[in-house]
Amino acid sequence: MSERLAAPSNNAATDAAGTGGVVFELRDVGVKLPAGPTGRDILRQVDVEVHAGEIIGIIGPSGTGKTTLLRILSGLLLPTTGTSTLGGKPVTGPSRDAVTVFQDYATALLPWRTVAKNVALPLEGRTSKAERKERVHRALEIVGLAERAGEYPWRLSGGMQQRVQIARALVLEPKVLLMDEPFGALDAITKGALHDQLMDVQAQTGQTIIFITHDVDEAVYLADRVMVIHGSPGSIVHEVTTKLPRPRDQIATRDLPRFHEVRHELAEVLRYGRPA
Ligand SMILES: Nc1ncnc2c1ncn2[C@@H]1O[C@H](COP(=O)(O)OP(=O)(O)OP(=O)(O)O)[C@@H](O)[C@H]1O
Repeated sequence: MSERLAAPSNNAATDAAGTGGVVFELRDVGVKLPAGPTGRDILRQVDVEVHAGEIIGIIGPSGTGKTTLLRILSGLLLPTTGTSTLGGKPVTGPSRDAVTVFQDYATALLPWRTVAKNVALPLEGRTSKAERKERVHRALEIVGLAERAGEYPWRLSGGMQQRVQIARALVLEPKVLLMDEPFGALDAITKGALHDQLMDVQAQTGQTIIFITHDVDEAVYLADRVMVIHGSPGSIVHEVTTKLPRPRDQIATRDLPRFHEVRHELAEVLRYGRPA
């Protein structure tokens, strides 16, 4: 079963992020790049509503504007038209409430700093040393790397390095984790392990997670809702609520008829730009 986007909420101004209310609300967002009269329309009429604690997957063909949408959500880019709010407040720039994890963990981590010092980086100058130590330890525990705190990132596997990057985002205790193809560079087994770890993190922290992927199976396995961006300019042409039970299981969940149904529906939309 599929459904269109939820109707606009009229209580976004009072629903704070993290209370089960609306976290992100994009209304009629359009983006032209580069900014100015020579710009090209990249996104058009994008309406998105994300609720606290949801895991949202974004998929779509290459160049349709997925990263651009994530940049709008992170506040790194402002919409040309329309509005974007986080926790009911207009997004005017990057915020510690919505932190991005990138695909390229190797260049995201500083090789001359230990794992703990990499994770501590966003807190430097902002907290006492004692608080920093405590928060870094907690973030590393959540991703299962507390015992590797004193090592250098280049001595860890790719999957572990990506977990360090996730810990560095978690240390800020953001309301939303934005992830741009976070597992794209990893092998299938490491990817599967990280999927489950990410869902454990989400179950522990209640965080809202919005991720981009090119992998339909990954989107269905992880997400509560999957949005498809298509076209040029890109817009959200379809949305599916996965309705798969949690906790998910790499074998049992992927064997469910519902998993296959959702995957089929998304594959059709990716091919035709709409359900066949
Ligand atoms: N700063 C910019 N100036 C001009 N055009 C840009 C800029 N950033 C992105 N674009 C264009 O916007 C379009 C969408 O790019 P975006 O990276 O958002 O797509 P995507 O769906 O994430 O692609 P992919 O799946 O290949 O990563 C592309 O055509 C790209 O060339």
